[in-house]
Amino acid sequence: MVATKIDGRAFAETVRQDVARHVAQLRSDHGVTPGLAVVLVGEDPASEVYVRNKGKQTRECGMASFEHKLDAATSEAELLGLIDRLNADPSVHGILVQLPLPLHIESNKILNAIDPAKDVDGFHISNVGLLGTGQKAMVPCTPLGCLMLLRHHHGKLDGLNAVVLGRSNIVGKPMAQLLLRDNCTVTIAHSHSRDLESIVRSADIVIVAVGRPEILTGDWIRPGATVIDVGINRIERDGKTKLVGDVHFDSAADMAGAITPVPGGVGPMTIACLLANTLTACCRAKGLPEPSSLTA
Ligand SMILES: NC(=O)C1=CN([C@@H]2O[C@H](COP(=O)(O)OP(=O)(O)OC[C@H]3O[C@@H](n4cnc5c(N)ncnc54)[C@H](OP(=O)(O)O)[C@@H]3O)[C@@H](O)[C@H]2O)C=CC1
Ligand SMILES: Nc1nc(=O)c2c([nH]1)NC[C@@H]1CN(c3ccc(C(=O)N[C@@H](CCC(=O)O)C(=O)O)cc3)C=[N+]21
Repeated sequence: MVATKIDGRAFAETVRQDVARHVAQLRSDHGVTPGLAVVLVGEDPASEVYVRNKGKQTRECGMASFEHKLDAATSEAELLGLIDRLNADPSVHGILVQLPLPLHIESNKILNAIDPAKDVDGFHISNVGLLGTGQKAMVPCTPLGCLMLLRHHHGKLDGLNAVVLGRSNIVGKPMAQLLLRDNCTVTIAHSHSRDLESIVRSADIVIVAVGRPEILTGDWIRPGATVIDVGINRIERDGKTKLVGDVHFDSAADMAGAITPVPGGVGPMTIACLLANTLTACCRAKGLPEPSSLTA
C-alpha cells in the first residue's frame, strides 16, 4: 500500500468534539439546547442501526434526540402529520426522515414538507436550489463530510480535476455542486457514461457513490489521485458478512495518493455532519452566529 489512509473515524471525532463545545456554549450563554428528530418508517435492520447510532451521538454531543419509529404500514398522510408537528415544535431544530421510505410513500412529497430551515439532510428543493445557486443552504451530510475530508487533506481544491461517480440526489449531485463551488473542474459519471476508465483516469480526486461492491479497482486510478469511497455494501465472503465500499481497497491503495477506507471513512463523517447541521440550524433559528468551521 502506498496511499495515505484518510481516517474518517478520527476526523469525525474532532468534528463531534467541536459540535459538543459549541453546544455547551449555547446552553451556558443562551439556555438553548439543539434538538434533532429522526424519523424511521418500517423495520430495515441496517437503518435501525444508523438511527440508533445517530441518537446516541446526538445525546453525547449534549443535544436532544427525538426518535420516531413508525410502522411500515404508516400512510403518507400520517407521516405528513408528524412532519407538521415537528415543523411546529420549537425544541426541534433538525428533522431527518431516514431513506429509503416504503414504496407507498412518495419521498419527494415528504422531503419537501420539511421546513427548509430544519432540513438537516439538505434534501428540500429550496436547499437544493440555494446550494446550486451559491447561496446559504443546509448542505447534505455525506457530501459535506467528503468535502471536509478533502479540504483537510488537500487544503485548497482549486483547479483540481474531480470525478464524481454516481448522480443521486443525496450524494452525487450535491457532491458535484460542492466541488464546483471549491473551484474544481467537475465531471459527473453514471451508468450511461461511455469509457468510464478514461474519465476516472483523468481525475485528481475521485468520489465513488454507485452502490456496487468494489467496482472501482486500482488499474483505473491515476497514480497519486485521492479516492473517496462513499459506498456501503454488505456482502457475504468466506461465509461471513462483511462491509465493503464501492472501491476495491487493496488495489486502489497501491495506486492512489490517499484513500478513505470502509468502514471508518465517509460513514462516520456523515453522522458527524448531521450533528454539525443540527447545531447550524439551531444557531440560524435563534439568530446566533454559526460555527464557521462546521459549515461548507
Ligand atoms: N457513507 C455514507 O454515509 C453513505 C453511503 N451511501 C452509499 O453510497 C452508495 C451510493 O448511494 P446512492 O447515491 O444513494 O445510490 P443510488 O443507487 O441512488 O445511485 C447510484 C448511482 O450510481 C450510478 N451507477 C450505478 N451503477 C453504475 C456503474 N456500473 N457505473 C457507473 N455508474 C453507476 C447510477 O447511475 P444511474 O443514475 O444512471 O442509474 C446512480 O447515479 C451506496 O453504496 C450507499 O449505500 C449512501 C449515502 C450515505
Ligand atoms: N435521510 C437520510 N439521510 C442519510 O444520511 C442517510 C439515509 N437517509 N439513509 C441511509 C444512508 C446511509 N447513511 C450512512 C450513515 C452512516 C454510516 C456509517 O456510520 N457507517 C460506518 C459503519 C457502520 C456499520 O458498521 O454498519 C462506517 O462506514 O464506518 C453509513 C451510512 C446515511 N444515510
